[in-house]
Amino acid sequence: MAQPMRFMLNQIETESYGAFTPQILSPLINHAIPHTRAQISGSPVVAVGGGSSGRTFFGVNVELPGLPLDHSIHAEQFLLANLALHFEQKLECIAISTNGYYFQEPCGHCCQLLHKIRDMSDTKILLTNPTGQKGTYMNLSTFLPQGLISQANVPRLLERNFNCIELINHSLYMDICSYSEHCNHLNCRALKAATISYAPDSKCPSGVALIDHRGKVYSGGYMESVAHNTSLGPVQAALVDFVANGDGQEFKNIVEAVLVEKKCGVLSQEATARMILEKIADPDCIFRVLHCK
Ligand SMILES: O=c1ccn([C@H]2C[C@H](O)[C@@H](CO)O2)c(=O)[nH]1
Ligand SMILES: [Zn+2]
Repeated sequence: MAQPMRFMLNQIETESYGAFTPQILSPLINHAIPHTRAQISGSPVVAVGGGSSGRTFFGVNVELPGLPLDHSIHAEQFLLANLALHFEQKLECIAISTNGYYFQEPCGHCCQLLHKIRDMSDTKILLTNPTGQKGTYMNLSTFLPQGLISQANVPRLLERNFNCIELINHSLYMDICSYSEHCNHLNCRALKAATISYAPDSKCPSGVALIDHRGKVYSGGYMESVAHNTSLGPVQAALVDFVANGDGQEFKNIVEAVLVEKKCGVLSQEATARMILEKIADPDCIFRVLHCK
């Protein structure tokens, strides 16, 4: 049984660890490796990020049992969704490792997604020589010197962003609270996740909320990449919350899910969300879609 894992360390804990070096990160990464879910590829990956608030965040790769690997959550994507869960807007440094010894750059897909964060070109990426432990830092711009960015005047990924959406037939959903920060209703959490999701190009925000058999709720919002195929879907974003805060439970313990998205958007997450949940959640999992405008 893996030791319990905390996917966020507060500022005091972060300071007590000290500098962002391979030697200091190595035991933290080794602690996180059993929490990766890489049963298909057999390749665990851990990402660690130092947020500008002084907190440390972790990401692990998550493969979805029985589904093609392109539905997997990369450790870097997990890290980004984890930052979003904690309203962290910027990264000072990032490190990615499969073994706590060798530190590598983010994959090409994730470079594109990371590039969506403001000032990401100043973020230090920790790297080691494959045969040694000596760390060096490089900037994202080394790997992506002139990466594509969408329009200049839209918020960047992780920035406070508020999609003005409203449920259609609002009155039918008795348990939609007028906007509440801490409400734990499944519908409200999915709506809130969609409200703060990131869809600058498609303008199709979406959010998913999941509930486990004990009644705990998890949620996450869509994160659109400029290289669109590498976007993080709303189910995956909610699964990040489930893996980070669900005490290591299996996906089979998910018993109900709600997706909020536009009724007539240029894209829909519904079919993909249904397909993923049918594969990984409780076979009797209830899946509902609430449409917004
Ligand atoms: O930068 C990378 C590259 C791959 N993976 C994951 C995806 C898959 O689960 C496994 C094998 O590719 O590693 C990451 O998490 N980050
Ligand atoms: Zn990646």
